[in-house]
Amino acid sequence: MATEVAELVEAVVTMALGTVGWLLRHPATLLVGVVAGVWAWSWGWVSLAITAGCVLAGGIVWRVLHRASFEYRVWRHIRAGALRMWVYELRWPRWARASHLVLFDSDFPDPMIPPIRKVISGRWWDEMHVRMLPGQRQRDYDLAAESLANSRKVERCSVREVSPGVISLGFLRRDPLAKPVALPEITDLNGDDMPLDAVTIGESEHGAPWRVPLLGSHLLGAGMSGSGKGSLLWGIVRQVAPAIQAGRVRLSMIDPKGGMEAEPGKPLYHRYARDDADDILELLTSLVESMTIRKRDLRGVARKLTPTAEMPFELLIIDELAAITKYLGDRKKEAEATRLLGLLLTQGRAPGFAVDAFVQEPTKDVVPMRGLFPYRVALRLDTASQADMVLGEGSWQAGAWADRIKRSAPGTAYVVEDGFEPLRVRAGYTDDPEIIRVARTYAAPVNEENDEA
Ligand SMILES: Nc1ncnc2c1ncn2[C@@H]1O[C@H](COP(=O)(O)OP(=O)(O)OP(=O)(O)O)[C@@H](O)[C@H]1O
Repeated sequence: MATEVAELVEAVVTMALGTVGWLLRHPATLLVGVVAGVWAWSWGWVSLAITAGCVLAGGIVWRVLHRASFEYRVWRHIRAGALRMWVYELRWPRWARASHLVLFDSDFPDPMIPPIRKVISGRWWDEMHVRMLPGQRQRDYDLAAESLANSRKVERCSVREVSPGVISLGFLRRDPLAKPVALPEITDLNGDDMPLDAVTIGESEHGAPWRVPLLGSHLLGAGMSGSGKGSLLWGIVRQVAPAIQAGRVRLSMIDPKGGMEAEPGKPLYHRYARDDADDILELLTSLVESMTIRKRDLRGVARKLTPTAEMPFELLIIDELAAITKYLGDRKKEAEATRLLGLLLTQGRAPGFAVDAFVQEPTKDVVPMRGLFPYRVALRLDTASQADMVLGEGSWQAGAWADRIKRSAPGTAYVVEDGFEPLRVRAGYTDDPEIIRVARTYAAPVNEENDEA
């Protein structure tokens, strides 16, 4: 009898402590409960029901009149609280166990589950912050990302260390990139004034603009046929078009597919080569010679170029890098083209020479100079290892699932920026009529040296 009473007391105390703990972890719920209780006690249940009804009606009117401010000020907090209570706290122990994030220690009777610190809910993503357990590393969570996404039944789970020992697990609830994204506006700044450090060519999976670096960088875009490399290429060209017209950017284009891709933009080019190996070599040689002269002119004057019409930013775009490094048809010419490209990549950034190149197959024999491109974009690829080849070792594991990009979502890609976790992005699509319009509107100043242009 005494044992039964003791067990009953223990169960009641455990439940009471559990309830108090839960209420302390949910201060907003506690506050609402206390206020409602005091209100009902002081003025009665009818008064409480009428007031609650008025608050609800006010909320509905607010949402109808100004959805964005209602979402920002009210709804996301309610959603975060509800998701925390009914989804994350209930299911996290099971997900953590299934993803091998639970620790078993013989000193403790229960397994240790990484505790939830907070839940934030945005328009597209939920973020759950958890404290890592002793001995855990971010890598453990990177490895678990795929299975956590499956457990939460979402397409993406991102992993980020937000402060020492605290991991943010991002779950993509709604995908802003599911439909083609709008083509960004061309800047209305004058071509003489527009910044050239970076250009916006699409959107990120967080609904923010996707900006790619330009001046002072080189870009490598890799993707299978039909993955949307053209939308990156034209997205960049279209955004710098006003500066091309002003002569502050000189665009050199190599389209080894015989002009299939690049021909409609011809009025924009200062130098242009199609599939002829000698033309390609001549273009690369001319660029390297200009770079040598530019370096001499800038020596002792400036360490970095500020582009002007007199000293423009030279942008070289190569539509298919493999055609130059591997399929030029002559070993000697391929070696020479690769050497010239290497010079531009290693020495071009400070004097204002950038190379933006696109390739279908990112293997080392096709792109021996992969590491010389500071900004790399992985569009739809064949295998997980190709995503690592483009973005760096471990990128696939960290969430750059380029081999899973759907065929039906061309222009979607992964990038790794400033050492952060991989970011999914999608470029806007520039169709042929828009390319022709841009080429007519922003034609480059006439280039007498170039008979092709
Ligand atoms: N960003 C985008 N948004 C929506 N649709 C796109 C986008 N990019 C490309 N597409 C569609 O996908 C098709 C193929 O794209 P694109 O020609 O750019 O691929 P690619 O990678 O350059 O292929 P290839 O290497 O064969 O030239 C386009 O004709 C267009 O219909």
